[in-house]
Amino acid sequence: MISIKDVSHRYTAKGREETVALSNVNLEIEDNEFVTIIGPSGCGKTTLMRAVGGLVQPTEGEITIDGQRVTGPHQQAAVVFQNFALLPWASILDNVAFGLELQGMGKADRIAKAEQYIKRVGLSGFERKYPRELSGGMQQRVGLARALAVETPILLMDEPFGALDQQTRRYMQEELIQIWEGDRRTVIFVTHDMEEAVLLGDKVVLMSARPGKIEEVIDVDIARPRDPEAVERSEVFAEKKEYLWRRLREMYQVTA
Ligand SMILES: Nc1ncnc2c1ncn2[C@@H]1O[C@H](COP(=O)(O)OP(=O)(O)OP(=O)(O)O)[C@@H](O)[C@H]1O
Repeated sequence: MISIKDVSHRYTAKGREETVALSNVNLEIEDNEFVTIIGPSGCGKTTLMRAVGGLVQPTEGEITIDGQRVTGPHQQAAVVFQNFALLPWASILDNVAFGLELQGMGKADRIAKAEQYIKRVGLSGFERKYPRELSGGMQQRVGLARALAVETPILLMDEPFGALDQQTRRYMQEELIQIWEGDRRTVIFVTHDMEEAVLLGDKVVLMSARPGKIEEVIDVDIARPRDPEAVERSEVFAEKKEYLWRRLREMYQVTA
């Protein structure tokens, strides 16, 4: 379980006013839960996710994973970035195997594991290609395979589909649901998209800006396995989306 207790974070840069990115955030995330985070730009979504990964040290409060306090980068989480963050000079196979090499895995094992995850994201046959030879959607599948391959219990996804066109994004959402339902991990998924938040999440965490805090945690009581098309036609999906939109609109009216 991930436990976020009274976490606040202030960024201080010389000669600049300090920014309160997070204020008194409390949240518990169960093992294998899929949590989406949504909120206005600058409300601290990325900061919260980075804090769980140990990449940001909160100025107050604490985060624990299975009771262990997070004090720096750790092996419990892998990250999928919006801009894919692939190594341009390395093949798809090497990109996916890279994290395994850092873990100290031997060559034959890491090639086998990388091939297994490349297959899982539907990219078999592209192992020897380079990132520039792939479309954006395919590059992000590589990013996903790389994060899955290290087999961490937690996946941190920071607007992973934000740079993709609408159809590709939709396709990737379907694939992610399928992959995750077959191979559950704890997922924290940051998004700007209300439909994406509801379609994917077991819970939607709604944050507000200035200072960044949690407004509400909304349970998405839609059964799994989820068939995205059926979900989108359902009443509960429409209700949750409408509710989120109303809450976000209220926030924009306050901050605009
Ligand atoms: N390294 C930093 N130094 C100073 N301020 C920062 C830094 N990183 C983020 N901030 C500020 O902290 C606040 C929260 O940023 P954060 O990126 O966590 O928000 P976000 O909700 O992910 O934003 P977005 O939706 O635009 O990606 C913002 O006001 C941002 O400008």
